[in-house]
Amino acid sequence: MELLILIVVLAVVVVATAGLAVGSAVRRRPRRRPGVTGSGPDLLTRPGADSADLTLTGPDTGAPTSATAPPDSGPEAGAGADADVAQPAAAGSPPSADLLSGASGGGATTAEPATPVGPPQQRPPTDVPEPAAGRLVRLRLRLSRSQNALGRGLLSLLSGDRLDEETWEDVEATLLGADVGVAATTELVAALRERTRVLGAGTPAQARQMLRDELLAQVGTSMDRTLLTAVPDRPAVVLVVGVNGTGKTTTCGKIARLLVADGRSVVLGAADTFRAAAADQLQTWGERVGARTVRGAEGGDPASVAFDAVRTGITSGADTVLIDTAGRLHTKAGLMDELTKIKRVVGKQGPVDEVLLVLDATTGQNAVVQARVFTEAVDLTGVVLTKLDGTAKGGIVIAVQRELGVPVKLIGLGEGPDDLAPFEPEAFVDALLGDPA
Ligand SMILES: Nc1nc2c(ncn2[C@@H]2O[C@H](COP(=O)(O)OP(=O)(O)OP(=O)(O)O)[C@@H](O)[C@H]2O)c(=O)[nH]1
Repeated sequence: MELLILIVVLAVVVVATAGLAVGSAVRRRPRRRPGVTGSGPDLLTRPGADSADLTLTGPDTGAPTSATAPPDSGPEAGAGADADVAQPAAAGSPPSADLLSGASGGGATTAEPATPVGPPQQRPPTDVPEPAAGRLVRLRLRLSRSQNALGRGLLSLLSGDRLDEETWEDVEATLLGADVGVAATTELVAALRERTRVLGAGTPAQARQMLRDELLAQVGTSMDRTLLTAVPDRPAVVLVVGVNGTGKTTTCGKIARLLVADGRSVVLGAADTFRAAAADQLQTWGERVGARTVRGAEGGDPASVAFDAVRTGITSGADTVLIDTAGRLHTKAGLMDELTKIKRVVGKQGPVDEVLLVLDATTGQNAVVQARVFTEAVDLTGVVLTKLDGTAKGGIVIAVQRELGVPVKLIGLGEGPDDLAPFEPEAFVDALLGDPA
């Protein structure tokens, strides 16, 4: 019995000793966090680690916030049936500057986003437009660089010793070559001949002044070139038309950018349902500047999208609705019918305040032909002449205005987002003439 008790005591002692040894071995082993291998510094939590910045601004981190508008029934042809409203990821209201009216004052100030959507870390960056003053100086310089060959050519002819028939023919050819058009060229040459009949062109400074006066008379200083983008109690509606590739979508984006920069809220209507890429392009502009985009299915009814864009503008209390239209259809008649219908359907909710025809200045007299066709379909209120940076033939401004009887309101001077300027007759003519010698 005593022997049995001794064996039990010994067994207990052996088991207890073994347990202590195992416990101390376990405590000495380093603890490993699940999923973490190695023992370097923790990059996810290190203060100032790059990963935090990437979360805020990286292109892949913020899911685009888009909402589908509730289906509705429009006035005709299923209007409003299938348009989507893509919310801007962030509506920035950066600088306040009267860019569209051509005022050259104002500077950029960065302000809080007007309608932030989603938590801050999901917000992609909203562009801040270039301040008005610097922008206009830069654009006037660009205009001058592309255009002053015309003025220099004319000045060298008029400043010559003799103003004979050959010189006048050269003046005429120079004006025609700059796309001024036959009627305006005839008038200009007649006016210049009359002024130089007795005394000649005078000094180079006098010749320059004479040419400036006559060109300015042709360009016109009395037309109202303001863009109607704000009206009381409802959004102003701007319809943008023109053939494909002239720069309609880009112009819509540039205008939206200027308006948002001026603190206004903008809705974009992607009524170019002919090409899905056109709607994508417009939506990208919208997201960049902080404007909603209303779009429909590819091949859907453009009038329906335009109708929904205006309604979205009304219900959201927007200041301006900009509607981009298709420039290419199977037939010219089809395109014109479509524009007429868009205008009619949109008109059921209120007037269309601006119908802007976008013309590509590099197409020369072709732009005049296009202008003629579009005036037959819709009453135009203004022209946007794009790509003036790409041609020395600025005389097209004069030809187009004569043809349409509506003013050039804006000019495009590049593909950049800030390359849109108000059309200023004096600055334009000065650009044609270049700096005084
Ligand atoms: N150099 C220059 N390029 C411009 C200007 N405006 C637009 N563009 C370019 O012209 C091309 C066509 O512009 P879009 O805005 O797509 O033309 P669109 O009229 O909407 O064309 P569709 O959608 O096919 O009807 C693009 O590459 C623009 O960047 C401008 O003022 N100067």
